[in-house]
Amino acid sequence: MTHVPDTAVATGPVLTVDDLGVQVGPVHLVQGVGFTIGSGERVGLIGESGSGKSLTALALMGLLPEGLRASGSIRLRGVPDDLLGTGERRLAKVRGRTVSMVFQEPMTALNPVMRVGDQVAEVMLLHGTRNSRAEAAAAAVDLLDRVRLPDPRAMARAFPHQLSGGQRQRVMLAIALANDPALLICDEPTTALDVTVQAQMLDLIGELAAERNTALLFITHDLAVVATVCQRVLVMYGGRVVETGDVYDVFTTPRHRYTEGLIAASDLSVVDERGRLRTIPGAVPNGGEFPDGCLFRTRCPAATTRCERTPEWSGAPGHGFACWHPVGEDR
Ligand SMILES: Nc1ncnc2c1ncn2[C@@H]1O[C@H](COP(=O)(O)OP(=O)(O)OP(=O)(O)O)[C@@H](O)[C@H]1O
Repeated sequence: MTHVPDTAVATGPVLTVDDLGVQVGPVHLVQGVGFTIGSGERVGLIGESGSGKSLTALALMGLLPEGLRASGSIRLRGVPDDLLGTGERRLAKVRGRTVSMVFQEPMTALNPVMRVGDQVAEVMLLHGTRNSRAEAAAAAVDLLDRVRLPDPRAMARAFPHQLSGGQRQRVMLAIALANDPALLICDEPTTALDVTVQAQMLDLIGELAAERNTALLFITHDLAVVATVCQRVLVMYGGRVVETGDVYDVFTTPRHRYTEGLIAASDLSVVDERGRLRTIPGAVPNGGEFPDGCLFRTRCPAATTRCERTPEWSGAPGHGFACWHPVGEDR
């Protein structure tokens, strides 16, 4: 299986990813990933740590670390060339304009010695969406207001270290939305924040995306976040998409044994006989140390010898999975 079929979206996809792979030397860290995101659609990408979520996002942004190589195809609506194979100069024109990203730790992405307002204004000037410095500065204050920062004029003059973690993350969101991108990628944008700030930030992302019809790819290992923000979900394990579908369908009737395990592990009401939270047995292997066939088989309660072969993609067009012994089917 190299391509994951997906639901076509009437307006035509904003993002079309086909057979995406990421390799370090001979080791496949991401493999055969394919999906589309429609205009204004909000898609969650979930999986345990090490399942390949961040590498997928970085490949989409053309920001893979040195030594890692991407293959396959990544197409954005309105961009004539495949992003894979596009040179850095042209990619820089797409990044921050058609697609932008909010990372987990804003302090590393913000310039510590530049005023916040100037950083927001700069991305607009860089991409020519505002004509003058004065226009960009006014638009920056406006954006800081839209991400609900208090006293946006004063905020614009502040340096990042003068802001709280939650405020810095709002600034990152303002920068990401400055040029009204068609697609916003969020990689664990609220993980470092405390719970109440986290909830406000999620509401804000959802609201602003809906207001501007911005498509969202939302990466998290928190299933509750996906249920709040997203309409559709992709489940990754071992660098592959193992299940995809409507959030409600996947969370209420998961078919892949891995998804079933993730859901059980995230349900705080489920404890085992010793009163411990249930977790998926075993740990995610390191890249290159997965078994042949179904990558999950060494941790799967339903595995048989059949699982030594790579599972074919099956299910309905809107809800697909790659499992030989799906939940609800007798072995
Ligand atoms: N620069 C790199 N060189 C080699 N291996 C890497 C590199 N970056 C990531 N990996 C490996 O690739 C796999 C996928 O990593 P990735 O960061 O995409 O996972 P993730 O699902 O985003 O996890 P997390 O939730 O912890 O961010 C892991 O096995 C990781 O160790």
